Order: sequence, then C-alpha cells, then structure tokens
Amino acid sequence: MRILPETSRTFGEYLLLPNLTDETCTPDQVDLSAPLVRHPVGQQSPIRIATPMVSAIMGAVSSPRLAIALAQVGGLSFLHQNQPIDEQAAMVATVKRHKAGFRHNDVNIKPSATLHEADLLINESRQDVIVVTDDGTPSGRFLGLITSRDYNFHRHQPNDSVQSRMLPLADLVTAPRGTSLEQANSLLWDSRQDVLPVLDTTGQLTALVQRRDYELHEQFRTESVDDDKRFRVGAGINTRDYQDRIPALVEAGADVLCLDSSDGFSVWQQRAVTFVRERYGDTVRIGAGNVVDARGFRYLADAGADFVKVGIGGGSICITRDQKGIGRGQATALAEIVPARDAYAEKTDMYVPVCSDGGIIHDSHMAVALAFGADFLMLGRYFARFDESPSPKVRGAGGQILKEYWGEGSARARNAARYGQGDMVFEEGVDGYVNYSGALADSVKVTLTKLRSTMISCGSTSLRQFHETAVLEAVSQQTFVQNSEEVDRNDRPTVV
Ligand SMILES: NC(=O)C1=CN([C@@H]2O[C@H](COP(=O)(O)OP(=O)(O)OC[C@H]3O[C@@H](n4cnc5c(N)ncnc54)[C@H](O)[C@@H]3O)[C@@H](O)[C@H]2O)C=CC1
Ligand SMILES: O=c1[nH]c(=O)c2[nH+]cn([C@@H]3O[C@H](COP(=O)(O)O)[C@@H](O)[C@H]3O)c2[nH]1
Ligand SMILES: [K+]
Repeated sequence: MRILPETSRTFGEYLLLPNLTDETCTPDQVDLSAPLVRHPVGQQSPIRIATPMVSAIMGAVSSPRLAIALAQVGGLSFLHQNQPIDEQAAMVATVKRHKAGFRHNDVNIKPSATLHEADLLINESRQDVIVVTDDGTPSGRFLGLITSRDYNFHRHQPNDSVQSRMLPLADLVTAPRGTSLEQANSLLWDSRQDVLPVLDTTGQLTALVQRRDYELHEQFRTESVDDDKRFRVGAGINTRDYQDRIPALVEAGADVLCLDSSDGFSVWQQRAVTFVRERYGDTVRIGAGNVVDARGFRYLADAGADFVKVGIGGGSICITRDQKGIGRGQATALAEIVPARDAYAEKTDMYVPVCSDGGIIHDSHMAVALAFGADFLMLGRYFARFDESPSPKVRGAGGQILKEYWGEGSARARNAARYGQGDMVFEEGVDGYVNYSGALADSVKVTLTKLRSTMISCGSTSLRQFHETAVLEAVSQQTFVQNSEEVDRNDRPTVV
C-alpha cells in the first residue's frame, strides 16, 4: 500500500493569472486547433481539429445529427458503441455520406403521400426539408421538396397530398454537380430559396445545400472534414467484440476509433490497440483510456495508442467514485499526465495527445483544462443539452425545458453485459436531466469566444503557447464565495 502525499484537485479549484498581452494577441489571431492523434515531434498530426472539443462516447450524446453539427464547427463526435455493430456502423456511414455544405438526401416521400405523413416524417427525422421522389426512395426520380413551411393544418387538410403543396422541380432553381459552395450560396441568394438541390446530368438529386449550413461555414470556416470533404467522425469501441466491430467501423468510414472504458490501464486495451496496429498499421487511428496517472499513460502510449484519454469519476453523471472508490481529481490527473506526455515525446520523438474527459461544468473549466496541458476535451453534459443530441426534450416541473442525460454505467444504458454482471448488480452512472440549450453552434460560438478571451489575457495565440506559458494557482473555496456573497442575484426579476 502507498498513500500519495498530495490531495487531488479538480478544475474548479484553480484560476489562471494573466500574462502580458501584446498587440499581436487579438481574438482573430487565436488558433484553437489541436492534434487529435500521435505524430512525430515537429510534424503535424495527420488529423487535427480546429475546435478542441469532442463529444462523449455516450448514447445520450453522440448521434449522426450531433456528429455533423459538431464537425461543422470544427470538433468531432465519437458515436457510441453500446449498440449492435451494424447499427453503429450505419451511424458512421450516415455521417460520412454528408460533405461539408452538401447534405446527403436521406429523408424521402412520395408525391401521393398525405401532408399528415409528411408532417410526421419531418418531425421524426428532425429535418427542415424532405425530398419528394416518384417512389419515395432516395434513388427515385427527383420531383420536388417539401418543408414544414409549405403547409399549415389551419389552412390545409391533413389528407391533402404532398404533391398539392410541394415545391415542384420545375419551380426550383437547381445547380449542377460540381458546383462550389460559394457558387451554391450565390444561387441561394439569387433564387431566394432556403435550399438548393444539386443534380447530376440525368436529373438525379446528388445533394442539398441549405442556407443555414452555408452560414455556419462562413462563421466557422473550419469544418472537420477528410480529404474528400466528407465530415469526420469517430467511433467508440470496447475490449470485447473489437475484432468484429473495428473492421465494420473502418469499412463504414470511421476516421478514428476510441476505446471506451472507465479504466484503460488493462491488458485488454493493450490487446485491442495491438490488434489495430497488426491489422491496419497506421492507417487506422485508435485512442485509449481512461487513465489518471503517468503509469497508465505510458502503458497505453507504449501499446501504440494514438491518443490517451484521462478521467475517472469526474463526469457529471459519474458515481464511480462512490461505487468503486476509484478516481482522481481531474486537474491533478492532468498535472501528472501532461509532463509524462512531454517526457514521452522527448524520449521517443512521438507526441501522443492527451484528451481530458469529463467534469467540465463551466466554460471556464475548459480554459483551465487546456491550461493544464490537455490537447483536447471530451464533453458529455455540455453536448447533451443541445437540439442535435439524440435524447428526448422534456418539460420540468417548473416549466423549464430539459433534455434527458444518462451515464453509460446507468441502468438505462443497459450496459450490463460489459460489467460481467449478467443482470446489472450495481449502477455506475446517473440517469437525469440537463437544461436544454438550443442549437449546438450557438453555444459553441459563445464558448470559443470566452476561450479566446482567456487566452488573450494569458498572452497566448495558440494552445501550444498556452500550455507552455499559462500560470495556474489553486484558490480557496472562499475565493468563489466572495463573488456572490453580498449581492442577491437578479436572475429572475418579478415585476411588482
Ligand atoms: N470515465 C469514467 O469515470 C467512467 C466511465 N464509465 C463509462 O461506462 C461504460 C462502461 O465502462 P466500464 O465499466 O469501465 O466497462 P469495461 O467493459 O471497460 O470494463 C468492465 C469490466 O470488464 C473487464 N473487461 C474488459 N474487457 C474484458 C475482456 N476482454 N475480458 C475480460 N474482462 C474484460 C474490465 O477489466 C472491467 O472489470 C463506458 O462507456 C465508460 O466510459 C463508467 C464509469 C466511470
Ligand atoms: O462514472 C460514470 N458513470 C457513467 O455511467 C458514465 N457514463 C459516462 N461517463 C464518463 O463521463 C464522461 C462525460 O462527463 P461530463 O458529462 O462531465 O462531460 C464520459 O465521457 C465518460 O468518460 C461515466 N462515468
Ligand atoms: K486497471
């Protein structure tokens, strides 16, 4: 037995001190891009992300819809692996069908269908627009578009046909295949359409360009895309069925894999990484984890992991610390692992990025985690709150809108087999709610603006510089109490 001398600490116990801000240090100069996978020191990582945020490998968080929304703003999703292999592979394939700015058409209806059926389909698929084809399949002849703005059940009968309200092809401005995103945007403005169909020479629909997608492209200009401009997407795997799951995910086009476990310091993970290296060399990328100390980091880096994920028990839905007595304050875990990463790079000439997973409660904690040296962050609660996450939106007792959010170790996730428990004997996660927060892109924009402001105060225009120069200090609990002690918050004013 060994007792470590220090108390482990979490993000909320630290604040940053400013460094000198000079005239070159302005928000437009801040580069938040991060390496996703291992690379020789001094070279670029073969996969970089412009926004150092990835979504958690969780059923309540990562879906194709969220993956596209997150890739659009420069991050990356990891689709969850607590589902049959073919279903997860189909999710990966769904994301890979979409090119940045050019949506693949995957929701179709026949012209003879009713408006009621169209309405159900629009709500169910959560799409703004659905495509009318002669036989109602994606390969059918393209006839027109229908959106929720084309009908209103006060004016139109639910039994009226789609044909009676659709925008027919003859009235639509279309673009030929090969049209650039800039050209497509001009056509959208000239035609005053919200959606531009892109057709091949035979009149077959190949893609849709939506006004909102172009606006996001203009705002962020940093989509996570592969060489074919398809959105990048990651996929979780486990240490049991990886020999079957990995080939299916690779075949479906996954850009990067990640072992999903509360405890990565195991021979099971070493074997899974070795399987990838032996079968695919460096053409398939795989992260491993989670670990909380330098021993765990080195073990996985030596095994060949492409990045190492850090964090046990710090997640918002985590009860692993209560249930198993295992975990570590996330700040302390990073404070030990980041120097181990840098020493590993020095010794082996190979930089293995570190992902900080879980425990981000406020946006300021992202700045603290990155200041501690994390290359990028994995977030569950943060993304679960958005429109694009797969979980249901519900109304709370006080009337507020909530989204359901549950841990992968909760009974709801039905992960029992992986615990070797047969019927689940104990739970390791919470099944709860988070506040609904609208569209992902809107919140990410605010978060990134805050992050840039922090970095400017700390005199940094890149994450690498931030890692090297940030000055952190542990603060007393009183420091945070001080801010709120004497003034009553005016959060919910009541008119009297
Ligand atoms: N980051 C965190 O603090 C936590 C995360 N979670 C999440 O819950 C889910 C379940 O995580 P875990 O319980 O760690 O699942 P896991 O499947 O990685 O591990 C469960 C148990 O199975 C054993 N095991 C794994 N592969 C094996 C193999 N091939 N043969 C024999 N035994 C094997 C492990 O040693 C462990 O005892 C994951 O999604 C994880 O991310 C759960 C708790 C805490
Ligand atoms: O103790 C746990 N029980 C669970 O059921 C569970 N599910 C997920 N996770 C981990 O929490 C991370 C997300 O954390 P946040 O919501 O704080 O971003 C995730 O990325 C995981 O590392 C769990 N931890
Ligand atoms: K272990």
